[in-house]
Amino acid sequence: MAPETLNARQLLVMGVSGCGKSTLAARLAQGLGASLIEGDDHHPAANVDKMRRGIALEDADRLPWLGVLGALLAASTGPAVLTCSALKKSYRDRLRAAVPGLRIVFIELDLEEATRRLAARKDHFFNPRLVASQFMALESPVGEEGVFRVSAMLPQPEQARAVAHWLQSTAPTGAPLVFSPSELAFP
Ligand SMILES: Nc1ncnc2c1ncn2[C@@H]1O[C@H](COP(=O)(O)OP(=O)(O)OP(=O)(O)O)[C@@H](O)[C@H]1O
Ligand SMILES: O=C(O)[C@H](O)[C@@H](O)[C@H](O)[C@H](O)CO
Repeated sequence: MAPETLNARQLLVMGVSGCGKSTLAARLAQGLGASLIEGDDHHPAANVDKMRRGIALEDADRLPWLGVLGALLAASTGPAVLTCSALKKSYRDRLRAAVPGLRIVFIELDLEEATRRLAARKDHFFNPRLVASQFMALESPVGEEGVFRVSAMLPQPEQARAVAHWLQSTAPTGAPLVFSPSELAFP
């Protein structure tokens, strides 16, 4: 996709549970002067309850949630960063339908490190028993248009700088740059 057709205002940060979506998205939102939409905050209570009990979500659980997230992102008046697992291509396509040309940052993590991180995380509804199901559901977005992959193993400031560089280097020409990342904003 040519930079011109990429969305300059909204950004999705995706990946399996524990990859670091919330951490990186918060930093990006701060550095970009964007609002943060935390996907987990919009799961219906029934989804949270399932995940707490160690029952993996299915398409029927996720589709209404994706609808809400797409609508929120599309309605954002200024720049916005959304966190959402967006594990399958059909889920991402739903978000793209709401926000054409959506830019996507994919944080790539392997099962071993995900298992370690989730076991270490104590105050979260996501049941660590579900970690393998996340990888079973995951369809890598690498190769899809508007996608930037970043390793989950990079220190978080380096991740943010890499994303900022990607945003800058693919900024639409001639269009007002709503995301105006600068190295200074990502110390
Ligand atoms: N770049 C990083 N390097 C090492 N650890 C990290 C990094 N980013 C996040 N973490 C740690 O990994 C754990 C998961 O991070 P975080 O909650 O941001 O992931 P998440 O993808 O938002 O997870 P979930 O979707 O389950 O809420 C946290 O303990 C966090 O401190
Ligand atoms: O699609 C899913 O299975 C869910 O969105 C999960 O990924 C969790 O909500 C999230 O990661 C919180 O731990």
